Amino acid sequence: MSDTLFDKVWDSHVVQKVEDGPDVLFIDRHLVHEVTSPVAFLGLKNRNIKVLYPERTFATADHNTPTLNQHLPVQDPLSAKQLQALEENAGEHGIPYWGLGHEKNGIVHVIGPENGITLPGATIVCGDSHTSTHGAFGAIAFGIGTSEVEMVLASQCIMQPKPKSMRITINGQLNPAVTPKDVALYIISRLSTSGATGYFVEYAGEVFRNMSMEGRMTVCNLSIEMGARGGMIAPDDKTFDYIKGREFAPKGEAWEKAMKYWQTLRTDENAVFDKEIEFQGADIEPMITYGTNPGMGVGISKGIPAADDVEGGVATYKKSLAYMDFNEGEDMLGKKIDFVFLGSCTNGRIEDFRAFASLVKGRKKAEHVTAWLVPGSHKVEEAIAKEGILDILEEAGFQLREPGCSACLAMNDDKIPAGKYAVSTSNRNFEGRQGPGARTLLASPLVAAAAAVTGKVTDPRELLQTQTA
Ligand SMILES: CC(C)[C@H](C(=O)O)[C@@H](O)C(=O)O
Ligand code: SF4
Repeated sequence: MSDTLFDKVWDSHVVQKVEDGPDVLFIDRHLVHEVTSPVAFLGLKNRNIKVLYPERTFATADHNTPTLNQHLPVQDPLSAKQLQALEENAGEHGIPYWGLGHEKNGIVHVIGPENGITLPGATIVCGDSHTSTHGAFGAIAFGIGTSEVEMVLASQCIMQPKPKSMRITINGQLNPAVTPKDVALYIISRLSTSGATGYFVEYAGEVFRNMSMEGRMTVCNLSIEMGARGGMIAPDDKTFDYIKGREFAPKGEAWEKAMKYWQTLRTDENAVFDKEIEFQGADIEPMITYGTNPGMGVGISKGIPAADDVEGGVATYKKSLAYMDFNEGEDMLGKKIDFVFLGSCTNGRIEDFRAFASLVKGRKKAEHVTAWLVPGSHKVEEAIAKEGILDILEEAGFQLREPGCSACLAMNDDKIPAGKYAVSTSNRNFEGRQGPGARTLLASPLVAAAAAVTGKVTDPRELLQTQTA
């Protein structure tokens, strides 16, 4: 019998099958943050239940933490309360807690892989939609709601109907200025934000095989933005090299045993998917969004499509452009921007900072641009300094902030002012996402860097061609 990678991992975690109902799945790893956990812990308290496997549970503070002066008490009373609740709950149940200032602190989807918590063939959940990120390692990882967080804390299991399967294959070569973010934004622009609803996606083909682990995380992270339950990529030597030696990864004999299993984690040749989609790597340009959902993206050299040329309602489309103060048919290139945000669980890893630095090196930040560069974790922050990237950034007039979700959802003070335009490496451009009235243009770290030094939407291919040595 031929199985998909997804089938193999899913089937090996089914504890019980409910006839015509959801499967009961065992969960290997549960990640917890301050926003979606307080009510779940309260539920346990009310029922006098302890966390079943605290050693499979990891807690971090990220969503509403400040990105300046983290050594000082958090000013916002609601944020301070949520952070305190998480610390107390973790303490009471014996869960590792990586709060503000802790060396392992960072965005939940950045610290999982970084510390060897995210492993191939594992089931991973978190009360957070971008849990799909961890699928980059060949794990089944998906976001859950707060009542499910409570269920997993109490039982280490979850009830889930098995999703349908989709494979997205991209072969060929990418232009050097086309990054994993562009690949993901391209797929979403082609499939729409609901194109993968009800499916779990496997990404296959040369383009993903050639991607670094960081790049694969970016792609899997964005799976959720086309409606998918999650996305995954078969583990290979790159995956194993990335994991080896990390703190929570298996060691010695356990490593050898795990490797034997992990090497079986790939889709069998004759396995059948419910849906197959194919694109060509050479067709993908650096991307940018012009509207208020991540599917409203175009190749950066293209204009804003006419309402009649897009699927979906004309009225919603026009409303979206009105929010952005853009018009049908306008070029994206040359549009003036005010803010740049480099960070988030989509593009807040070391490779993203390397890419940004490679373009701003020897150039200067445009004077009217405010740039918030926010590492995804303390480990990323450390690597930025150690690799000399910090010097490049500072030389070009940028300042580095402290880790957290920051302007990705603006739950802290990092809010883009109303009416301003931000080129952002995050994952959502919804109305008000980065602050009330803020206008978001989603893009890659290279496009963000090009905008940061020119002050307008600029094709990074142009600047890379004229790069000073
Ligand atoms: C706060 C949390 C529930 C939310 C999510 O689930 O995605 C957040 O991380 C986001 O990106 O919007
Ligand atoms: S960085 Fe953004 S998308 Fe990721 S978990 Fe935080 S708020 Fe959600």
